[in-house]
Amino acid sequence: MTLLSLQNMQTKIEQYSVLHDVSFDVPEGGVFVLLGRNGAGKTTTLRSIMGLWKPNPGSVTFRDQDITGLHASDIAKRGIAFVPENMGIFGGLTVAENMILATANGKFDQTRLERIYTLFPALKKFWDKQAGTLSGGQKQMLAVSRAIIEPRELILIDEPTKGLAPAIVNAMAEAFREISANTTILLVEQNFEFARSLGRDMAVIDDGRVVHRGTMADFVADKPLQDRLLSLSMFEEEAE
Ligand SMILES: Nc1ncnc2c1ncn2[C@@H]1O[C@H](COP(=O)(O)OP(=O)(O)OP(=O)(O)O)[C@@H](O)[C@H]1O
Repeated sequence: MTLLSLQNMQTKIEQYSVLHDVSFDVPEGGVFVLLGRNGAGKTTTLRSIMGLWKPNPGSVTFRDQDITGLHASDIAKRGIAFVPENMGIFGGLTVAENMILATANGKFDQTRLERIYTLFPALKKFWDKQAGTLSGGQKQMLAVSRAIIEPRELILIDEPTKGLAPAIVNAMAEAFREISANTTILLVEQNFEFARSLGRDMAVIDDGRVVHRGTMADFVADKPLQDRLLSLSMFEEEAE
């Protein structure tokens, strides 16, 4: 069943046309991956879904209801959370305070909190520590935890592994697998290894247009297609 549907979304930022034609369907359950080169329009797509940019024309449909152009807080109330690339946490507040601010009424659902402690034990350990003093990986864990402290149906996550050490990336993959058993994740990633280990369905965006849609398994099997759309082998050569 389709959870989120984007139809011919076009988004301008000031006078610049950034998205020219973005259409794809995110099925309910699991991880849907949105790939693309730097500047392709991935973040703009997430922000357009979340009501932070207004697509025009084009539509965003969530559970068969048109949510195009609604205010971000109304979209959040419908069960969509956004973890931006800069994580959106408050560095001067403690982990606990950051979490409290992410609740709907200032109270924790104890069962959800226990689940978060199990997913990310570091957060329990550093509960009273200032969020700004956490490591990059711990900050990302806090950002994801803030998104799931209330019941959600869909979480939009923008490049969560950027700058993280491989061991933390593995822990993050494990946590995302767990979370996606109950909550659909729309993941924007540049780390192809991470993305392919999680994604079931995927799309590629290039210059503000969706240029490929399909299953991750088919995409992984098609090296020339990956090369053409993401220039992956170029990165591999650079890394050698
Ligand atoms: N606030 C803004 N004002 C003007 N142009 C912007 C703004 N934000 C993004 N853009 C432009 O829109 C295009 C798409 O940006 P976007 O951040 O969506 O790409 P992205 O695929 O997420 O890239 P990255 O992987 O580098 O984060 C880029 O050319 C970018 O320069």
